[in-house]
Amino acid sequence: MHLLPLVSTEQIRQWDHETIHKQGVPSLQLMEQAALAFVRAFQKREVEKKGEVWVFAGMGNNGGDGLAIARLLRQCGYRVRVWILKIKETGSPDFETNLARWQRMQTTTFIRSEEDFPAIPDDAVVVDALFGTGLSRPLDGLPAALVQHLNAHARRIVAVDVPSGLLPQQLPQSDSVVRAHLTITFQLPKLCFVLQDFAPYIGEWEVVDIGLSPAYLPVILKESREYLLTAAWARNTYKPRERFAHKGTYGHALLWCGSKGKMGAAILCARACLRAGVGLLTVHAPACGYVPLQTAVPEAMVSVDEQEECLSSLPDLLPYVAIGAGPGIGQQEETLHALQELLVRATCPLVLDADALNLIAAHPELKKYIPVHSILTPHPKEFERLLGYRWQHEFELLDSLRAFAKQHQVYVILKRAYSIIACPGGDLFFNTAGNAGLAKGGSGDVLTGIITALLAQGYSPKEAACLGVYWHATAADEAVKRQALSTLLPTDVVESLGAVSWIHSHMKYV
Ligand SMILES: NC(=O)C1=CN([C@@H]2O[C@H](COP(=O)(O)OP(=O)(O)OC[C@H]3O[C@@H](n4cnc5c(N)ncnc54)[C@H](OP(=O)(O)O)[C@@H]3O)[C@@H](O)[C@H]2O)[C@@H](O)CC1
Ligand SMILES: [K+]
Repeated sequence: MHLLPLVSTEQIRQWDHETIHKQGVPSLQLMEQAALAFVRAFQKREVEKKGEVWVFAGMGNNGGDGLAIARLLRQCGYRVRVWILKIKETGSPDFETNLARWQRMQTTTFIRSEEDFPAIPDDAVVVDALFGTGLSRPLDGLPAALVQHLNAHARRIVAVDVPSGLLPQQLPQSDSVVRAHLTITFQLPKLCFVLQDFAPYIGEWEVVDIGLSPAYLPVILKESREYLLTAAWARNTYKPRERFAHKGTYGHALLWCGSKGKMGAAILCARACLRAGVGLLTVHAPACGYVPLQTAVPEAMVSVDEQEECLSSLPDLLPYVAIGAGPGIGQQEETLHALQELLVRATCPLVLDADALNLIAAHPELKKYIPVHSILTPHPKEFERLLGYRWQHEFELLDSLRAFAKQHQVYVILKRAYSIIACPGGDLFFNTAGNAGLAKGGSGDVLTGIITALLAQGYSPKEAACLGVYWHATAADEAVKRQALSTLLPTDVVESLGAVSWIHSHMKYV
């Protein structure tokens, strides 16, 4: 297990309610725990205490959190000022209690109109505690104007739980949502945190445990259809090498890739496949690839195509338990026919990438031949070609991914920052590991090699797709410790596959 569900605000409010009413934890105590967890995370990030911390609080429980945070930060030695957006006579009970506690230590300033908006010093860190998950409609009037004021003048904003004005189930309306630099959120990440349309508002984000009752977590897990991949999950899923293993234990994979001028893709893919643990590897490549492959990847066997420059045929498919196809193949007519034959004849799930996907997109009649539970690894443009239309926003993208995976009974990996894996049953897995160094030609070839290797070793297609994405991304994070983002090469990612920290507990023989 150890997957993190990505929740809706409704789910988290329900969990909050269960903890208070069924487990008997007073709401005020929960607020104190939330504030403490926030402050611990804040202290690690905002070490500098030169400037003041300006807390802007609403009058609901998010504002109550803000006041408790203000008090705890003051006790930690920060210089703190509090501003309260006064839009009603009395706030929530826990807000009022925390207001009284704060006012015993220091005064507050109330904002009743735009004239009360303060000029924010450059070195102040703003804590945004105006509205949290209780927001029921987009902001307007004075609250919206205050949000715009903060966005325009605050140099650094740290949001409590969610940026104020954000409705996590709706696309953000740009001018009345806080644009946080950091969001410290409670208990579980919200689905919108992994969606690109929300990124400018959420900034970096961190989840803190506020002590909601673990007894309710299974209910959340059961309801969820969206999950975040984690190191704990990867560690649990990874199968350690067995002491009495031999090369046959870990499968024989076939990579069907390369063409003149693109043999590098085949080489990267093959190297990644071997590093990711396959027992035996054969690369079927055009004749021009024979010498480069034998030289650059001596561990792999090479099956030579009849054509000199592009793929036009298949080897006997019987020996192979997993097949990766597409990197560097080009879109020649001969290759198209051979691809169709591959789709029809393969008896195991395929990993389909790059020009294999482009050929299928250009010849949609091929879709029906894709073996069930194959793994498709399009980047957004390739997925758009496969779909035949462009999604308007992220929620539509999620729907499209789910629908495509279900219709064709395949796994779709949408490759991007925060890659998404869509499963035929409707589940979505999100990966937030990795870095912009992966934005370079060859990265996708490496991913195809890793996933093919995992399939060959007996991982299920779902495990192979998710673990492959996570391993690729964390290897890039490892590799970038010795490189700059701009200098990172896919080769470095391959070389770092064995260095990722989550794998290390499994490095020894069992
Ligand atoms: N979940 C957890 O586990 C825990 C959650 N905690 C915290 O509680 C937060 C949720 O608190 P919450 O429910 O009190 O709601 P919150 O976001 O403060 O706002 C409500 C206020 O806003 C108002 N309002 C609404 N829409 C509006 C609009 N468009 N324009 C103007 N006003 C609007 C609304 O007024 P109403 O509409 O009801 O008249 C009400 O006064 C959560 O994010 C987290 O920080 C922790 O303390 C402990 C554990
Ligand atoms: K907030």
